[in-house]
Amino acid sequence: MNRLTIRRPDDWHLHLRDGAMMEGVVGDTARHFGRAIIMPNLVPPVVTGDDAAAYRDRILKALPEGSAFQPLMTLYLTETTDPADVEKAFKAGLIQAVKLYPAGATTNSASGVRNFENAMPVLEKMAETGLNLCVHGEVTAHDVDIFDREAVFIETVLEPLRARLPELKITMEHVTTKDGVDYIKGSDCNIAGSLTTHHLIINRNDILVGGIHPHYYCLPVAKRENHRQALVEAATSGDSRFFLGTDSAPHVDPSKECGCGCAGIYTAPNTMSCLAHVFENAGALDKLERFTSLNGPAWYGLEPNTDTITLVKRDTPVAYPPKLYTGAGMVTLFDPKFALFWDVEA
Ligand SMILES: NC(=O)N[C@@H](CC(=O)O)C(=O)O
Ligand SMILES: [Zn+2]
Ligand SMILES: [Zn+2]
Repeated sequence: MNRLTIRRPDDWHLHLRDGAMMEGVVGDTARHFGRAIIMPNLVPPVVTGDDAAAYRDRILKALPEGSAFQPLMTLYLTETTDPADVEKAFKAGLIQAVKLYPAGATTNSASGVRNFENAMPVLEKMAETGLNLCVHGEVTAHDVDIFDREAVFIETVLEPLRARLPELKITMEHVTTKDGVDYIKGSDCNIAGSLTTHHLIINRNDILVGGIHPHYYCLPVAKRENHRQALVEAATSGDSRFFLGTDSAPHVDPSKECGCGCAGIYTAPNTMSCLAHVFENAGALDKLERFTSLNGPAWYGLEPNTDTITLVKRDTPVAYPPKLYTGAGMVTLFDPKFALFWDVEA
């Protein structure tokens, strides 16, 4: 097969940042994707309904002329978030989810939750109203190894929370482990998982072998190869509980290539090319549309996009510029380390 037309995809986990960076990157997502769940981890974070409305307006203003791209907004959960404000924003159709960052777990998560008891009133309100909780699922305790933090989160935070609030709908974002995949598969309702493009392609060797490779560093950190294989199996299985959330997370090169490099990988421009390659290799091109365009909207209670995109397999590799020049600085594009022949037809 060398041509594939699918419903226009959506991205269920995206970092657009703000200001000059946002203006530089938003077009890369809007080119291929109909909608995206926009992460609220700005500095300062998007905490209130008013913050989300203002941020959404800035994104819409930065879109290329004629773009129909829709940003789906989220609120950053803090220990002082007001349940009434969250409910109001949800009922007004302004937000699609609330995002839980354990404090200190990842980029710009300092305002996140330390004591879950303090977040319970908001979580109870969300369970009652059917508003989705998106989670960065890693514990932060110093004595828990970074490669175990997702599995320990499932056991010590996620499972107790779900036992306490079974009605709460939870998206486990950027699942990186077989433990995460198995946990979702073994649950009968109210939990789904998003998978990133890069975690379907890299394992921890890509970060650490032959020198330290900061452009493959993200959180949750890529794990062993058997975990990557479990993620590919989940993505290509057609199971409706798994869908694309690229976690495309641009940082300027000086923030990545330094003594304490930021976590985050920029994948927006070549995600669809990478995914077509991964799905073709798995003999599952026929499942790509479910993963990128159908499972996500079904989980979030939305209709799939009505228009389509066409992927074409070229005879020669598609050349993506290795770096994007934004007003904020240079951003390095994810390099899958294999040639990409699949292209999105303009
Ligand atoms: N994924 C990352 O490594 N980084 C994200 C934050 C996040 O999604 O955890 C970022 O904002 O840069
Ligand atoms: Zn995260
Ligand atoms: Zn993210």
